[in-house]
Amino acid sequence: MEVNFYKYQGTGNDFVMIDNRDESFDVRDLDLVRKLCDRKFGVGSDGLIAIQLHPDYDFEMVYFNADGSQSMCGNGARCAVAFSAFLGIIEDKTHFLAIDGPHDAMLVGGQVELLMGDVKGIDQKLGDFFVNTGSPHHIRFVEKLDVYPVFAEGKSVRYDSGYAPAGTNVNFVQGLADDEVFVRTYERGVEDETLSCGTGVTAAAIVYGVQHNQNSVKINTLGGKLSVKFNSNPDGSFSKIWLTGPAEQVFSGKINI
Ligand SMILES: N[C@@H](CCC[C@H](N)C(=O)O)C(=O)O
Repeated sequence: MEVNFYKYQGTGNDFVMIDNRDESFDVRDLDLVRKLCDRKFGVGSDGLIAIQLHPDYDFEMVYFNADGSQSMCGNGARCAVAFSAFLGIIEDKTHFLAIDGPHDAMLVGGQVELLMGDVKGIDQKLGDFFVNTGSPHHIRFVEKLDVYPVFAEGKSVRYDSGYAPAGTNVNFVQGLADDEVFVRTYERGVEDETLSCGTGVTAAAIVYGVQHNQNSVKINTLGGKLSVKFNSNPDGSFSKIWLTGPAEQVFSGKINI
């Protein structure tokens, strides 16, 4: 079969994007999703996003990890907003639906500002921290993150029995200043380190920001720079969480698969 696609990246987290307003792409065909994401036999990406029509929203983002599993994707959502603007579905503001609920977003000078879902709080887990930002994220603070064994340590925490059966994404965080961190992430569903993870850096920024009394944190990833700002609430929850960063179209094409 022939599939028309676009390829996007948000700080190096890369996605096959499908304009599925006509529902010609069967989102139940997980073998097809996996094949398209395969870096040797398909287009190659960390995930796949289908943009679909929804009666109550500008669009619905249907996200899959490269292995066909589903969760919320922050970088993918930023790319979905840029793609929807490219398709003419939205202008510079949008209200859309993702797997974790409704989101607002704005396109501002080449950056996409995305309102994340509220976060219930920060938990302690396996001697580190855990935050759910629409996807589950383990947060560990380390030194010398540039040479840290992210794949080996990430895989070990991801498959720890304390997170079974769903597993978790694992973020390693090094503080650079009171309001700046370097983050590397092992992603569940990709089963590898990715160059950036939007829900992961959001979780890292919240934990680090609370520790350093900041509500705005600059993020460095291997794939580029992001920023996160948030409100801390008296009950330990967090709201008005904005994730901001670039989202770019890389190429488009047709694949016979
Ligand atoms: N890359 C994403 C996170 C995608 C979901 C995650 N792998 C999971 O399964 O929990 C992001 O930018 O947030």
